[in-house]
Amino acid sequence: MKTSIATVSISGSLREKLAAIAAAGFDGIEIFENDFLAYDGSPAEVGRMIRDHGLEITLFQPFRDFEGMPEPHRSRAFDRADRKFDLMCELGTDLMLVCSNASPVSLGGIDRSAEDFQALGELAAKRGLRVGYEALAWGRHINDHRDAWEIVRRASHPNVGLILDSFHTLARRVDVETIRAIPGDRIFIVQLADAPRIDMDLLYWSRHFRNMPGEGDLPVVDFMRAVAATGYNGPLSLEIFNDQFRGGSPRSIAVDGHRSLVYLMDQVARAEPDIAIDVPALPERVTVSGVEFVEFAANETEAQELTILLRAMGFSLVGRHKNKDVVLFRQGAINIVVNTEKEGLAHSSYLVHGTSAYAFGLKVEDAAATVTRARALGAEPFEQRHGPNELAIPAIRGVGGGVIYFIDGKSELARVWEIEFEPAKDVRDDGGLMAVDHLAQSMHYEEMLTWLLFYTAIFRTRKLPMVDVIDPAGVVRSQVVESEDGGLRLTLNGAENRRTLAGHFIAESFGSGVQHLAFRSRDIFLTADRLTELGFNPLEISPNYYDDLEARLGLAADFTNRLRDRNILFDRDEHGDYFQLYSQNCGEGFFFEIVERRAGYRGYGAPNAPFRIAAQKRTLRPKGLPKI
Ligand SMILES: O=C(O)c1ccc(O)c(O)c1
Ligand SMILES: [Mg+2]
Repeated sequence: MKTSIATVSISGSLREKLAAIAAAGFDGIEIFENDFLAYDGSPAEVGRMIRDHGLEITLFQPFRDFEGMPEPHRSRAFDRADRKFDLMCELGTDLMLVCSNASPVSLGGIDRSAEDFQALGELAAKRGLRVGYEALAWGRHINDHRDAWEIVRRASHPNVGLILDSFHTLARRVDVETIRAIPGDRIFIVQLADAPRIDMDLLYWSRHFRNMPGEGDLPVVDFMRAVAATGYNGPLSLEIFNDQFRGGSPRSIAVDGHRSLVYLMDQVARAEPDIAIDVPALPERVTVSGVEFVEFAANETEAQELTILLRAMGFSLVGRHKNKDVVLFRQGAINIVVNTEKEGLAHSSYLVHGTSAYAFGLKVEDAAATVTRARALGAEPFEQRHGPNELAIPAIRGVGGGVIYFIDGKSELARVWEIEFEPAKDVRDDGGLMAVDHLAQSMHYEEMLTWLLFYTAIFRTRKLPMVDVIDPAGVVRSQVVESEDGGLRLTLNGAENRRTLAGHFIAESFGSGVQHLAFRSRDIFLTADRLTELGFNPLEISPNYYDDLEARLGLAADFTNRLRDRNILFDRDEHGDYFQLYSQNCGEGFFFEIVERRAGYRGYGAPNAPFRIAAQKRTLRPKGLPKI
């Protein structure tokens, strides 16, 4: 698989773009003419700089408004092409993209256009160059790859081929199966982009909202399966016009791009087992059966405050690490590790972010294979020195810099608690909490797609539609990533500004990460009552909320009273009921949530989020964990 990316897809100067693209592992770039024009070096220097980065120029583009022109426009178009061919020779690339004519002056006519391409092919052939024709979704006469292919076919010149771009085909909902009939060797390059499904003008949608395959809603896998069926084996080139990416981090956008191509082709290879596809073999997407543990990094004082809160939620201290300042709290299947070591990643994480849930462990079938897949998708492995009685737990770095560990039942890993921890004698309590229901991570809105792609590419998960959550200080966009059976449930919260609760957390804890942890209760009312006895101080919800709830869902007054008395929030979907109880904020906006799902409720209580956030903001304290 030969990977390529258009220079328009990422931000920075040409030099910065090249460095980021090369570091992410791409083989080539499409050079956008404007990137070259804005650079103050000669074409030969630019070509050399690109090759010095180990990259080839897969395409020079775009060449506009060429075919089907009346005179004198036609002659001028040929003169322009000739000049660009000179430039391409100096740059060192042999393929030019001609996009379908959008000019009101153009005449159309399939044979007229085919003749123009035949002549352009002749001109290109003299220099050993090739031209590819792409149908823009908003082309004046040609806006469908089937018509572009007909022109290429009639031009009947070996130096003239077709360029496919998933965006143009999918945006117009052209049947991708029509691609299967095109000979692969007549397709000169394939451009790939996804996009969120938004009903808007095609040109505006294309120029501002494209994103990496897998980040949007278009069936790019189906498009690529059809391309693979043609035998096409040339570069797969990302061409992503996106306002956010233009202002984003070149390095991280380039990494996302490479990851999106590996993931795309992995899906294509699995869906088309009979087609030989040149992709590296990697383990399948990983099924997560649950969250085995969550680990906090803290200093001693804050660890004590966290301990008080954990005990008030019914957790008991069950183990002390044999070699480290690390303790284990447990309740049901929930393991909470509190790490107060003075070295290692936990400590540096504490120094940077303060007390935080910097790591979590996921239960998978094969921990080593999980890391293999994640690495193939560009994730960074994480290894830390380990002493006697310590296991080398397979792990990777998450997007925000935290650690994701993997525990399987195949190996010693299943016995990690016995091997690494000494049992602790402690009163055993129980608040009726059974398991981790979900982890909520907060990040800047611009980073959301990076997190989304990371999780969906590595793990067998799906994304739910984005929900807007109204915070008194702005909108927070919330996106769920979950596995079919709920073994892994993540909510990603993208903050638009730092005055929202999520934005405050990111700003004050110096980075994105786990902002809240939700535990699943067997019976929320019993849990609430038991926790009150243990000294738990719930987040207080406005009485107005309960009046509305009763009216909105037609609830019985005594039921609403039971909710109100305990500060429990309630939601209902077509499957069942959902109950939520929140802790007060800890420090800079971290908090715990306790939920109960009844009769297969699928959601996350999104309708309640604005009221919960408003309550949290009323109590947001300047520093420290809550006093209970
Ligand atoms: O938006 C455009 O004009 C444009 C140009 C070249 C392309 O390859 C493309 O897909 C779009
Ligand atoms: Mg294109």
